[in-house]
Amino acid sequence: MIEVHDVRKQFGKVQALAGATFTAADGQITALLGPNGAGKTTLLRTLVGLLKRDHGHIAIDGVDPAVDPMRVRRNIGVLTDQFGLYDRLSTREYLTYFGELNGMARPAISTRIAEVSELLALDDILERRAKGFSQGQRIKVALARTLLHRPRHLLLDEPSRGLDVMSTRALRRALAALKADGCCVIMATHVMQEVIHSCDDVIVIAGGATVAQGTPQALCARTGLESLEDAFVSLVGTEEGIEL
Ligand SMILES: Nc1ncnc2c1ncn2[C@@H]1O[C@H](COP(=O)(O)OP(=O)(O)OP(=O)(O)O)[C@@H](O)[C@H]1O
Repeated sequence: MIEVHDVRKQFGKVQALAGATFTAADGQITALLGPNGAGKTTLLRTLVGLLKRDHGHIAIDGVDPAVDPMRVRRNIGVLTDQFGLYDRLSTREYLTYFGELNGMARPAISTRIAEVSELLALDDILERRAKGFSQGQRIKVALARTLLHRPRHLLLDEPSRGLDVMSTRALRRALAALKADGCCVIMATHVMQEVIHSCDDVIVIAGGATVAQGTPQALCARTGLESLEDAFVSLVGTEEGIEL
């Protein structure tokens, strides 16, 4: 479980987070929805201890990432906008390297590579070097790395960007498997279809603060609107940040 209370973060004069408060439960996919510049990426980076918050409280299964970032990172997988692939390594070599960094034994790594490869349909690029990979292929390999050590928590920053229909389906399958496994997943996205299809709970963030949290149905009911897209626009007061 991820608990966040009144988290604030300032970069110079920019107040990137101005009171983010929410809880993300285990066994659920929680969407983080907000217009451009709302503070989603800053929030995800703060959750994993990559950024130091100025104020507020964060607990990942009871552990504060500012106090014990290494313990938090052992149990968390993070997909950011920096995929960090190595051009000279094949997908298998890359995943093996990260498995070893996470303390996994070679046989366990091989088994797990086969599993994530099937889940994300990586077969055709497993033995290829990353140089020349398309955007979608890069995201899939980065996502495979994120899932490899079976983290209990996952933070995904726009995982569906650049994915074709087959890869989007592979992502959905992966999310459903993680959910069934009891993982706590937070997914920042602009894509309403992904929220409607995959997410149980939605956090709406604007101006660095949480403006609402609830199921897509609860957010529609709260705003008296029929579609999640209309509810989102009503809650944040702008159409910016939506992809259908
Ligand atoms: N390192 C930084 N230095 C200065 N300002 C920053 C930094 N990182 C983020 N910001 C600012 O903080 C605010 C929140 O940015 P953030 O990237 O968290 O938003 P976001 O919701 O992820 O946006 P998007 O949907 O466009 O990716 C923005 O105004 C951004 O310009």
